[in-house]
Amino acid sequence: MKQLKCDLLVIGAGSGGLSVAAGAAQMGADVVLLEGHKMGGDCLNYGCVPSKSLIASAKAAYGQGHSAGFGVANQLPQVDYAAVMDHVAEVVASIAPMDSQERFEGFGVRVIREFGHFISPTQVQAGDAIITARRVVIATGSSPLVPPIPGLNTVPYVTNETLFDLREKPEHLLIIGGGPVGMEMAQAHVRLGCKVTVIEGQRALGKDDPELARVVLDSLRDEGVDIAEGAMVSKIGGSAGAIEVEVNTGSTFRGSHLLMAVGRKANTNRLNLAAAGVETSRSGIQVDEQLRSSNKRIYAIGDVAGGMQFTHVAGYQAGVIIRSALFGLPSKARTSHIPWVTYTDPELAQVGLTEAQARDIHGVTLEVVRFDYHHNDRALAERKTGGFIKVMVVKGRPVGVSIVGHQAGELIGTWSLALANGLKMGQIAAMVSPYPTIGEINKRVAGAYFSPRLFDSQFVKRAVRFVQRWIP
Ligand SMILES: Cc1cc2nc3c(=O)[nH]c(=O)nc-3n(C[C@H](O)[C@H](O)[C@H](O)COP(=O)(O)OP(=O)(O)OC[C@H]3O[C@@H](n4cnc5c(N)ncnc54)[C@H](O)[C@@H]3O)c2cc1C
Ligand SMILES: NC(=O)c1ccc[n+]([C@@H]2O[C@H](COP(=O)([O-])OP(=O)(O)OC[C@H]3O[C@@H](n4cnc5c(N)ncnc54)[C@H](O)[C@@H]3O)[C@@H](O)[C@H]2O)c1
Repeated sequence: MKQLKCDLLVIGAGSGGLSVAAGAAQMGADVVLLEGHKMGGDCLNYGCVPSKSLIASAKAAYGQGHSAGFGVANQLPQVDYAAVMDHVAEVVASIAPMDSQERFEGFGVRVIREFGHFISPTQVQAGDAIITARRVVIATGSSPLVPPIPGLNTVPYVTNETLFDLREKPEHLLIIGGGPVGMEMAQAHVRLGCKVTVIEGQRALGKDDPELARVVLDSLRDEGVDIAEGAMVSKIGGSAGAIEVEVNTGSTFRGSHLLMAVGRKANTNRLNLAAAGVETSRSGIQVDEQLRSSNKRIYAIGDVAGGMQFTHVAGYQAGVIIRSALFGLPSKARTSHIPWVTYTDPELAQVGLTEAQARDIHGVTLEVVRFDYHHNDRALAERKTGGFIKVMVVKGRPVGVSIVGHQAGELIGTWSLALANGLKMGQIAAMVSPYPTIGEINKRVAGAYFSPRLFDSQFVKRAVRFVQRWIP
């Protein structure tokens, strides 16, 4: 056995692990990084990158079929599904060098391509190496949850790990789960010419404000996605190409292919966490506000820590623990300014509290201001007028923002900045947005907060009349 010593051992080379390893090594720490499978983890290989690339193909196809409103005749898109998947693979390959072993070795990181497991509270074995580290970061991510639904093991199905390997277009894709994976892939596939049925046990896009989720669901239904809500799957049967999904309401859905998108399970099984005294809960490794596990020398970040499961969260958490693990400074992870976006068309974006959460916490002190896309000139020019922004304001400061509409994901960044820094609505209103941009929506909603205060105020009117009498 090889014995290695280091300052920081990072387990998992996905969004979280790579960010920690790159930052720590470039700041002078001696870092070992373990990866048992593909460098780049889920986001690059099976998640964000392939899904957004597929969505881009679907958008191109949809554009061809919906250009008449712009004076350009509609065309029936000729979709070559295998070529679409080639595009997806090309995009993944073009980003892969950023996450490669060579690049990280260039930063001075020792990369070991093995799965690691704890053999003591400070030691991890990976292949023929035993690594003793001052601090360990577990960033092993999550895997698709495949629940033990009766009959599921008798039919072929795909998850996010195998969907992008398909070469033949599914004739009728059944998707179990109406979360972000299910809804993004449903719209992409209906636009690529598949028949799509989403089977959701509760409410589709259930983690988002229902008023905004409804706009997305209506849009998907208009495009032809069949969405069954309150339909918990109880049994699966049939055979390859003719799959049958039974739900608790008694209905049966039939399709040619099946995508399981019912959530994630934390990757803890290979780690032998008991040897390190690291405790877990149902959602993953238990961590405190500083992202330390029950063994204070071991941190957990990203999906394996069971909180918000997004690439930018893993990256943000990496920054939090670098401060604490490298400099010994206290550093807490916050969630109030973390945005998330579902990349359907229209997009759905949220940061901070939803209206219902804000009402629960702030009661009558809450003010909700709104602005509709159809008042935005650029949205009119682009024929993207569906959607709105809602800002939850308490004592002049935003505490949450929900946006549904064109480029909602681009708009939400401003509000993450506002929440991260405790900005006031006046500071958003002071921004000058170039005309005509979708981004003006952010300024206009801040304006909507102040207009009644300015235009409906008898005090302001009296003040103006008084001043006008006296100025030359
Ligand atoms: C279809 C889909 C689409 C998504 N789209 C988005 C999106 O648009 N935006 C967004 O922000 N998020 C998105 N996500 C979520 C995002 O992919 C994850 O939140 C992110 O990848 C988590 O990063 P991570 O570092 O925690 O884990 P991962 O990126 O999964 O990396 C973990 C790595 O650890 C390795 N590993 C596991 N166990 C061990 C071990 N014992 N030893 C060594 N290595 C190990 C794994 O092989 C893996 O490479 C999407 C997810 C899915 C499934
Ligand atoms: N745009 C993005 O940032 C993005 C995109 C995709 C995924 N993700 C991340 O990946 C995570 C996982 O996404 P997901 O969509 O797989 O999970 P999810 O937990 O968000 O949604 C799964 C859905 O499946 C339903 N479900 C569970 N069991 C069922 C059953 N037996 N029958 C019918 N429905 C059932 C649940 O009610 C839930 O609505 C997300 O929470 C998110 O963090 C992010």
